[in-house]
Amino acid sequence: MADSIPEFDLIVLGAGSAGLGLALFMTRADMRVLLIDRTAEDVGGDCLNHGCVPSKALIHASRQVHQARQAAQFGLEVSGKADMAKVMDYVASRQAIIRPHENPDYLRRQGVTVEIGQPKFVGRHEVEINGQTYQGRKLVVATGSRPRQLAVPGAEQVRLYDNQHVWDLRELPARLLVVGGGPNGAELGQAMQRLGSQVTIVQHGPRLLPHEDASISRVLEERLLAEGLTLHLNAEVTSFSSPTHARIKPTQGAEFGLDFDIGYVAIGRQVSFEGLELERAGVEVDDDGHIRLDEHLGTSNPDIFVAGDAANSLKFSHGAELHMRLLVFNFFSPIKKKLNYDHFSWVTFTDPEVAHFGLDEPELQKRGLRYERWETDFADDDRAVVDDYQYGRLLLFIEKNRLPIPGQTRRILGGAMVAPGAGELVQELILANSSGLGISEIFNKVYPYPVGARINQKLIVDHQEITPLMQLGLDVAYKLQ
Ligand SMILES: Cc1cc2nc3c(=O)[nH]c(=O)nc-3n(C[C@H](O)[C@H](O)[C@H](O)COP(=O)(O)OP(=O)(O)OC[C@H]3O[C@@H](n4cnc5c(N)ncnc54)[C@H](O)[C@@H]3O)c2cc1C
Ligand SMILES: NC(=O)c1ccc[n+]([C@@H]2O[C@H](COP(=O)([O-])OP(=O)(O)OC[C@H]3O[C@@H](n4cnc5c(N)ncnc54)[C@H](O)[C@@H]3O)[C@@H](O)[C@H]2O)c1
Repeated sequence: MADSIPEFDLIVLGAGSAGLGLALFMTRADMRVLLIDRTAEDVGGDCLNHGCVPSKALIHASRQVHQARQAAQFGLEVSGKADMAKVMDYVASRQAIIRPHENPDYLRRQGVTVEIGQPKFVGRHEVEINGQTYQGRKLVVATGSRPRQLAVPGAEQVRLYDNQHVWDLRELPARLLVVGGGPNGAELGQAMQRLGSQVTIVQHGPRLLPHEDASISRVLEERLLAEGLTLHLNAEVTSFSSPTHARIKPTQGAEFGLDFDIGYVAIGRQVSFEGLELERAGVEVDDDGHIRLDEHLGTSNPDIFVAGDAANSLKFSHGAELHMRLLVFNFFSPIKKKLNYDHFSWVTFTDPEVAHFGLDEPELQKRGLRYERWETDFADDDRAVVDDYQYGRLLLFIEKNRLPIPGQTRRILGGAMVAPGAGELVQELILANSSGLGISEIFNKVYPYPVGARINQKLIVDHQEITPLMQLGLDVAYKLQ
């Protein structure tokens, strides 16, 4: 019977950012690939259906509304609230543009075998779906993650949304309670405030975006407060006493009540491998339900790997891309690359955007690396002056060499920026960081005036020291001419 089982070079479970990329690349490399997802509508994963794409389209719509209001200072008055149904139609229309390249029919036309249903492992290389068993030489679990639920008393009576269903809203809530102040809560909270809701964010920790340096988060917090959001930091929702009333407990101080209309839960993600029967494939899971992984994204079964959110490390669409590239390299190379986030970057698409790249300060300290912390606000940056974002902030961690030898490279080990368009402005810093270029490459550039990226050079120029020895050399050289 065994020879009647269809055989594939690769079986991928989950057709999100990680699974799609892997399946398409491996098919182009002439491998036989089987890609599995639960429903046809799920293909594209969270990024297309419930995450990056709809959230960024919502942010775009809210920015238009916000900018229209900002024009009041030039005498152009606009009033009223946004039409939520039209906003969500716009969101859906953006997804519809991408979906033709992320659906089963398209993938089949590219040569990928696609099966829709609930898969389970039935052996070390075998997966069963819809009553049929398939065998894979290698298999990848790319089943993503799902939103963590807010488990507090009374939650069942509240209109609580998360990123799975918030895109179904057709009416703007007058008062929105956002629980969680990570990238998801901050992005959506600001967008809804700009559309006309009164938004309150309740965040566990002492600041928004806890993965950022405190100086960077503070700028964002100030901007959100200026736009009228209410922030309760170091606080948590302890219960709901009615469908529109939450009890909130600050770490210090007395519990208080908050009235709202709907809630948005953005308290992180959890992975789940329910129904996959990983044990039948010899894939070990730890006590927290996470697959035990080695540094190559390999599991306890040498032919089964994990990619994307399912790996339970940094959860980004381009994190899934990093995993996919690593796996593809290792599938074909006798020398195996290890997973490495040293040059990883991300952007939170609030306004101002928050960009983050390379090693942050806790990591530099943990590794005992020698570095200097260079930072500046944008008060004296001409582009920030004319475009009204002098509140921006840039932070760089610069390698500190042991001996001050003139001309030696000082690498940019990491950094962050908060400013409008920060995600684009830091791209040259990310290139320098990821390709080992030094600050002199930024220093030596001549930037068109007044591009926003000149701030990168300004921070470096501000730290250029002329030592007494260099001064002496300059004096001699000048007099010799
Ligand atoms: C609101 C929000 C905004 C975001 N914005 C950004 C952003 O701007 N930039 C960014 O880089 N990242 C962003 N992310 C993160 C990004 O969406 C995820 O990191 C990315 O989608 C992970 O890709 P993945 O392939 O691992 O998982 P997913 O995209 O979730 O795909 C997993 C797939 O597996 C399928 N699946 C699950 N279980 C099974 C099963 N048992 N059998 C078969 N198939 C299964 C699912 O149906 C799904 O299609 C955002 C996330 C959220 C929540
Ligand atoms: N622009 C982007 O790239 C982008 C945007 C949105 C989401 N994402 C990704 O999606 C994933 C989910 O985002 P997220 O913001 O939900 O997750 P997160 O884990 O990054 O942040 C969740 C936040 O909620 C807080 N929190 C947890 N429990 C809480 C509680 N009970 N009450 C109040 N606060 C609580 C945490 O302190 C944390 O700051 C993340 O991995 C993120 O990287 C990325």
